[in-house]
Amino acid sequence: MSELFEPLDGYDRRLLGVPDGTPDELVAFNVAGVLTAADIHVATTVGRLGGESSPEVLLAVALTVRAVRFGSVGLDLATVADSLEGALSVDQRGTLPWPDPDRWRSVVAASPLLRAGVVHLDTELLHLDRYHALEVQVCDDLLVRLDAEVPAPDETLLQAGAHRVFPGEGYAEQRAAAAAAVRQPTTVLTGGPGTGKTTTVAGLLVLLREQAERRGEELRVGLAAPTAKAAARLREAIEEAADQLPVADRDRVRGLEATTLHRLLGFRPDNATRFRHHRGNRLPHDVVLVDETSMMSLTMTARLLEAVRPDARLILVGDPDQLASVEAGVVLGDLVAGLAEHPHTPVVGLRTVHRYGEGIGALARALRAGDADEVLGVLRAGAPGVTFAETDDPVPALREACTSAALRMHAAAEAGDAPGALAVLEQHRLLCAHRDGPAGVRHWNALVEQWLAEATGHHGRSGIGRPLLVTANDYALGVLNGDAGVVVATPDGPRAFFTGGDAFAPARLGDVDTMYAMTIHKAQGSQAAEVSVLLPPEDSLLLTRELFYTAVTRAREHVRVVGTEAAVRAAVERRVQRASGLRRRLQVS
Ligand SMILES: Nc1ncnc2c1ncn2[C@@H]1O[C@H](COP(=O)(O)OP(=O)(O)OP(=O)(O)O)[C@@H](O)[C@H]1O
Repeated sequence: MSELFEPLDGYDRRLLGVPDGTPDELVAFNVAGVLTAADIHVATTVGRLGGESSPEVLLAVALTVRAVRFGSVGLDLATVADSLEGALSVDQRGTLPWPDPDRWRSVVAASPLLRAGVVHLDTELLHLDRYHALEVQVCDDLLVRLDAEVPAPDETLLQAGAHRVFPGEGYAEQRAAAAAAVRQPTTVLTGGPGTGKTTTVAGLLVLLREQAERRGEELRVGLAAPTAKAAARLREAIEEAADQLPVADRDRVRGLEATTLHRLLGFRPDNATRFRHHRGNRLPHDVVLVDETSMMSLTMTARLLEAVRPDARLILVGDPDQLASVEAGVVLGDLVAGLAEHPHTPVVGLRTVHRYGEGIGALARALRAGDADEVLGVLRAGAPGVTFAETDDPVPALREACTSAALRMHAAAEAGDAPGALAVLEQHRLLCAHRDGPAGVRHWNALVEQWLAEATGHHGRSGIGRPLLVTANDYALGVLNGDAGVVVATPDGPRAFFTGGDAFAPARLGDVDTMYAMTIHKAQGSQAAEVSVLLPPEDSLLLTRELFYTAVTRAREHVRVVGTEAAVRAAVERRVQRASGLRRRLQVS
């Protein structure tokens, strides 16, 4: 998503829908591609209903509506001009009629819209009522949970269990984290990739189940993640982690199902943001554990917190340095920063990396620290697991890796070897920041298709060997947004095979893309052995530290970064800017 829109032509609906009589100030922001007609429409309607006609206030409301579209929960009147001017083209800079920040704040503070509760001005941000209410609710529910009493564990049993499940010095960090989570009602378990979060979760579930057994109770466990793909991965990862546990403990975690947050909370076809479980009809589980919570929006967090029983344990797991949710909020980051100093802080961090060779781990660390020189140093050092193709011409750097993976997939698919073709999907992945343009997924999918055609001599479009990415849930077929598959030759004709064994005639699949390349956003929550990251030019506004970090950490064994020094520096230095009041609200409460 780019910060601004460029009107397609004079008939673009983002321009034409601006209501008659709109103040010139707002029209100027519309023509510059900052405010869409829809943003302005909401602001002028709210103004008309609430008795407000000041252009400055209407501008603030329209920019707040816009901010939510870009993932912020509210609008910072003091900084919005600076941050948006940076997104404008050079000839547009300095031409927009920004109000003076101090005057703006006082005009907004005196607005009848505030008195009417349509908007709120606190924690330095202007909030629409809906997001203000969500933020206050999340803060209140969390703070109540932090002070809640849970049955004290049997400490002797806990100590013995923790040393059995997490033996020796090598597991000390995880042992302490799991023991803390058994003692407290709410835990936020954070750590980068390979820091042993899943191992900790599996061991923690063993400890909780053992405690429940001692009390003669059943333990109902609900496992969830924000996306179907992440939920499937959580289930698999816990099964794998179970294999490492002492034999007698394995059955305590085996066979657990994981689901999406939407399904856990009880999806309602009549309402996209309300669920069957809520404050008046709580979830039945004694333990609710949510993975990949960096992707959890403010709205889902509010719905989750109101649905979990006050006496149930809530465990939120994630990596706060990754990209945040597609929808508004930066909840995990806010929880970590906002609750770090709380006397009953639920935040437990894992820092030791257990999986990676030094290369990827060092790169991830340098990125987290935001040290561009260090990032470049690691990239150029040629450490095992890291390759840097320092170039502004990515084709030679990527052609070999992409073509060889595509050829292997094609050969397996032609031979009818579905598991072999699917395995190639897990071996190499090309990640792009953009969908469109020369550094975008569409362009690179087409390029790889062309290279494959040149290499095989098959210019026909049989589709055999085409990797697929499902882009929308199809509950009838049982394929979910983010599922990956390959078209394989079978005696009955081409069939699209997915991990898990499902196979369909390709024509039955509705929303699918080719997946030689995929966006970094789509790749969040999945990994491959080797990942090639194509950095866009340094002036791309999508290029941020969070995006780069998320891309690099998708690699299990080898990451290849393709781009210029300027692009690497821009990526490290540009942060995702999301205004949110939750962090501050938690700090001052
Ligand atoms: N204390 C430890 N000592 C040695 N190896 C460990 C330890 N903890 C975990 N591992 C191993 O390190 C690898 C990564 O662990 P795990 O999958 O639990 O990490 P993770 O944080 O969940 O990773 P990701 O988020 O990337 O899935 C696994 O192979 C696991 O068996």
